[in-house]
Amino acid sequence: MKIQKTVAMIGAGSWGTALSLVLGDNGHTVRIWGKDEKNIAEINNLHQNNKYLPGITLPKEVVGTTSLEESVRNVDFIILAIPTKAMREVIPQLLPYINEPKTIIHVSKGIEPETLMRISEIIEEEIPESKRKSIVVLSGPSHAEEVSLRHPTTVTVSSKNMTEAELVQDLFINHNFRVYTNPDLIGVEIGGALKNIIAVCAGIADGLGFGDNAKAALITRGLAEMARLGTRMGANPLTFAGLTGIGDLIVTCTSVHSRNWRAGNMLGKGQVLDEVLAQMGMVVEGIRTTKAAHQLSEKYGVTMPITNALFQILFNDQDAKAAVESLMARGKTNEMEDLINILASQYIE
Ligand SMILES: NC(=O)c1ccc[n+]([C@@H]2O[C@H](COP(=O)([O-])OP(=O)(O)OC[C@H]3O[C@@H](n4cnc5c(N)ncnc54)[C@H](O)[C@@H]3O)[C@@H](O)[C@H]2O)c1
Ligand SMILES: O=P(O)(O)OC[C@H](O)CO
Repeated sequence: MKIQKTVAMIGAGSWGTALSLVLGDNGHTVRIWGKDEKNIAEINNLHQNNKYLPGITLPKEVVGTTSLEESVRNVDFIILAIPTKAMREVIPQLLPYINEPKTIIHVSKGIEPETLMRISEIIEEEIPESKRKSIVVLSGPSHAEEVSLRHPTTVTVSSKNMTEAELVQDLFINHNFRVYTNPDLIGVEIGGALKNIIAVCAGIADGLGFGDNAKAALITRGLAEMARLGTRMGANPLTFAGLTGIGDLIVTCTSVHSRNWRAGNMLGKGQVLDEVLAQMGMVVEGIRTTKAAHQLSEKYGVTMPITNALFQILFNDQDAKAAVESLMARGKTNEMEDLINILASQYIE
């Protein structure tokens, strides 16, 4: 029997809603905040969020509000389930209502292109120490659409404070939603963010009509460049073999649920970026993260050919087919040497 908690879920999009369902199933009270009054009224009157998760009925424990003050009043945990881009806009609006140190959980997957910060670093900057106990990230292979159907799902939580991470593990874990812990905060956040880039590429490859060989190449060599950058930033290379590395790459590169894959697929079929983003209506984190990762690869002197190819397609109007041709025409590489170099890289903990 779980001890019942009260949780503020900041963000009533797909992921905030699906995670609210998990917490509601566990008997916790969730006050889910969103700006859209119609959307919130629907959650309260029909127990549904049809814009983001059509046909799903939410537990009665999930209550919607458009008031940030009401959402965070006397809660045990505050969860940020908004796009990376919205963090610096929403957090300052929350601050006046955080009256004592809280555990802040974030479930987003991105890197800020302007500062090259991970999300926990943005939160550290935006929330004064007096208002936070710890920052915990929840990440891993998990599409909202399947979580809300209560299909088996596994995720990982990480934090600088692993006692707090274990509390978050207890908060979420149930027989459909298995939560692991991993102390490698950098690796968990970097894996979750960078896999979005590779998923956009996988969508482009499918849009161009390529097959499973190309997908397998993108997943495997994409993982190598994620690990190459991640380890240079201080991550443990083993994290990339786990749920927030290869696990999340598999789910995002192979699923029609993926917003990143879908955006890439439209690009591969010839649509232009602005048109694709307008059509999506949901966050595609891989686009801004490509900008960030491209800069990080230069900052750390790490070779990231797939990320670079996507950067050229997205921001320098390179033709997608020509980008694939240049990737395939690169100089020869010894795969084993590359993998050994990743393992021997800058892991410092
Ligand atoms: N959808 C998933 O399956 C899933 C799974 C794991 C992680 N994530 C991550 O969770 C984060 C949120 O993704 P999502 O899929 O829920 O996105 P979404 O587009 O479905 O919903 C985003 C929500 O944030 C709100 N929002 C956006 N900008 C805002 C702003 N400036 N101020 C206030 N509210 C704002 C939107 O109104 C919407 O309610 C992303 O970082 C994503 O990578 C998503
Ligand atoms: O739908 P996507 O591409 O944003 O991916 C969602 C999750 O990150 C999958 O784990």
